Amino acid sequence: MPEKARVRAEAARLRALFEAEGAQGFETSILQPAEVLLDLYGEDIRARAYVTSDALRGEQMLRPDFTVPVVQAHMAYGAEPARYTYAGEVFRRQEDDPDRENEFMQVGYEVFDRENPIDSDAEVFSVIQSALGGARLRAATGDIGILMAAVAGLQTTDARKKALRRHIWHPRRFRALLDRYSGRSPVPAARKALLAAADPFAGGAPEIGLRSRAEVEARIEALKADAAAAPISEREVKLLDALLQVRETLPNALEHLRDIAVDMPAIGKAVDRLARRMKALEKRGIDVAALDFEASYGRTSMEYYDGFVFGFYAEGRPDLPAVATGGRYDALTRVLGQGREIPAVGGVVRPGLLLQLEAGQ
Ligand SMILES: N[C@@H](Cc1c[nH]c[nH+]1)C(=O)O
Repeated sequence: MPEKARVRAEAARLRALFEAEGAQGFETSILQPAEVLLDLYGEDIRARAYVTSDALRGEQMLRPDFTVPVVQAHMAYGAEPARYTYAGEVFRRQEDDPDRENEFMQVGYEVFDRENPIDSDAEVFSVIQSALGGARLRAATGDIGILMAAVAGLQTTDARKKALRRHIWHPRRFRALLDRYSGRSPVPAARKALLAAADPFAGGAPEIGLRSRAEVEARIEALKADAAAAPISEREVKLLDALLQVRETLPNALEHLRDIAVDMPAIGKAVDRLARRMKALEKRGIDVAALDFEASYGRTSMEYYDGFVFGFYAEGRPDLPAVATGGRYDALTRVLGQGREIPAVGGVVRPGLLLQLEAGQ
């Protein structure tokens, strides 16, 4: 790893590039209020944030990123449209891989602009790509909005759609739920017994859990309603599977998705947006014919993404995390906007990784 002073200098260089694109500097505290903000990141980051408590301020965390604080500040007092840049450390616990850093610099570029969100997607991608300079990187792109639209369009209960949507970011649990909802995997014996019991509370087991009796009853009711729901059809599951497996260059992926959309009209609008984004990227000089699109890309990162997602990876270095990542997070502005919202998209570069790659390490 390059020494910190060099990383800081590289961060300053990148930040100056983003300022030259018209972004204003943004600063935020290292300690952030965890109770208000932590849930917005989703499970992965929630498990990896360093949280501590403060008698006066309640739970505090070392900032896991800048996007959430930027959105909070913009929604509170930002003028529109706005472009922000920042450079600073973020902190994430690493439990499985001791070689991954738990504290690293990020330099970001964030766009809050309602004029032409598709073009803002392309702008952020191309500004980040040029900031990465000559490094040999592979770009991956995806679109969480297509997956959300696919789930929203399923012929099933709202409760099931809600559960599937929540687990878009947890591919294995998503799979398990889909298998259960479609009848591909059998109902577990314990669940069957619970639902068949005339009085599930009979049997004398002491009520020792954290949940109240009313909560347990409500859960059993929800499980009963779910058991009565018709299975999601094999046809829909196959279409969803086909969608999740799309992984090719952008123009081919688009064609493939258009085919799927014929049988799955719910994704039609999102696929149209993808087509317009491809044009916008092309207009900005991106070689879209060589750009990868993976429908499942972004399913394990920040849970606030709800549209375009992308990342840049060092070729031949699967051991390294992404050198740059980003995506669209419109819904996050709604959550923090107290009644207001604005289309927003951004990305970050990790200057430490960029230097490491340049040094051929
Ligand atoms: N905050 C994100 C990157 C990002 C910036 N803007 C949008 N996405 C991260 O730390 O992974």
